Amino acid sequence: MTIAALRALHAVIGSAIDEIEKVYESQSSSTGLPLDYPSLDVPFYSTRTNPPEVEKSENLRTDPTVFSAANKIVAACGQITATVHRPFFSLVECVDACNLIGCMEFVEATHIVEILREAGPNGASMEDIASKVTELRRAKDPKAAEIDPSKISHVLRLLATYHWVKEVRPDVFANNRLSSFIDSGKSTEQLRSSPDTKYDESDGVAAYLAVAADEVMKTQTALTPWLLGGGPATGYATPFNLAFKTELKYYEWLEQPGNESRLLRFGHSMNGTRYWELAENIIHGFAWDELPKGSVVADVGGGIGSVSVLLSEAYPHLYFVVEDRESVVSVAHKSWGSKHAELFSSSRVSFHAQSFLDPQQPFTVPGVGTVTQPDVFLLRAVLHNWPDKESHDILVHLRKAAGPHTKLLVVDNLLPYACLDENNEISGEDSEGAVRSLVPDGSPLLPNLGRASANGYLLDIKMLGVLNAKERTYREMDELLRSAGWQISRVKRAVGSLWAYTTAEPI
Ligand SMILES: C[S@@+](CC[C@H](N)C(=O)[O-])C[C@H]1O[C@@H](n2cnc3c(N)ncnc32)[C@H](O)[C@@H]1O
Repeated sequence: MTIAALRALHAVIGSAIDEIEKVYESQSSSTGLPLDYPSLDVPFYSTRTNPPEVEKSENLRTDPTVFSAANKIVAACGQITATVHRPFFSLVECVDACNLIGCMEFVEATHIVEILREAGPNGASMEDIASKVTELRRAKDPKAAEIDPSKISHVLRLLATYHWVKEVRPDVFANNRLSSFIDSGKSTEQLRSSPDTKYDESDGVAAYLAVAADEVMKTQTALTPWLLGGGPATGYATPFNLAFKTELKYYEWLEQPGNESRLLRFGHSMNGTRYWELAENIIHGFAWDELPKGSVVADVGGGIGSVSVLLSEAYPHLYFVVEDRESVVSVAHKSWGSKHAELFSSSRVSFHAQSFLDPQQPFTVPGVGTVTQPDVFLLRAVLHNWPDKESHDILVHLRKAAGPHTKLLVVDNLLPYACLDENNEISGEDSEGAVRSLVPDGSPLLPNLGRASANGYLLDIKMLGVLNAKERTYREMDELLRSAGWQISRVKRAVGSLWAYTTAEPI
């Protein structure tokens, strides 16, 4: 009954739009601001000061009701498209996506978004874009070749077809909402005078695009040969190693001479990944307020402490010790400048060099003393970087250092199956771990919300390609934790994404 299914999907879209409209209407009347859902045609530059109604309309997109409704629309449209689009056209869109990636890479590398921002809503002609691109490129390399304006136009037209930019008149292009998202915020004057600092102080989205179009795309050309060759049996630990013919781990390779700009770019791209998940979700992802005053949280692989700083501001009764590699913790405090000085001077956030691949060593927190058994081990976006064996080793080290009351909080995606999971054993009291489905019974949507959840599954295969690692299903996470002496007691899922807060306790 395909027509009935199409109508059911269409109804999902209609009622999701109703839900979004209600939130915007009620917020309009309570704030007195004229709020509307942000338009695809209108750029939103986060680096600018925007009128209050624009900021509020933007922020409302992450309101849980709006976010969930938007996901239903994306899932339903993806499913309708898969149903009605000619299979060959769907195939072409999928397997010819490299053309799209190539065009996105070109637009980022030539700073066309920044050029179009300065051109304003009327846009810029292909000739004007081409001459500005040449001008910017020649500031760095006087011999840089000119680019044929009509080629630029063809590149932008494909992107306009995918709503990534707008063709306002034939061969004249302007930014829209999506292209403005990859704006670095730099003026073309800054890009001309200091071309290597494009990503500095940006939100990292442009850098994320560039890494994906370079290292990640090249890595995935080796995915199939690597898998067919038996994975590590090929003599290469990862598809990345096979593609780049190196034995170095990705992070080590980035540190090699010749890769300086890639290393810098990668660091910025990690900032961009905060759009995967709302970092603030972690504030409610665990019962932090139930921990006794003076409890110590070890933020394992915590980088420069972004999450610890966030949590310590929300929970002043806790101490956070950020553990990472020597090279990271030695610059961590400095990288905050004068920000959060009180947190560091009071030792509510401190740093400790510790490899998570080695046994955990006790550490000293001024005002608390020597800590051998922290109250919480926090592992955010760490296990998804490691294959099962190393993940097991990391968890065993933490288990050995755990006291009977120590809790482990793992923050990673938990991937649902793409079908109903009838075998959804619940391990904790209010576990949202192995969900039967992300959609209500009777919904025509794919149980994992299909296209709306694609992000998590794409990240999973990216982890496979670059690191032979993965995002895990609930069962995979459960099995991994048990193998290291931990038992899941609670899972809380983030609204609108597949990120989850998995609490475990020593078995
Ligand atoms: C994806 S980042 C996550 C950072 C942080 N937890 C967050 O959520 O923002 C992974 C972190 O693992 C750290 N790391 C990698 N190898 C490590 C090791 N052997 N010991 C400790 N930390 C390590 C990296 O330096 C990096 O900070």
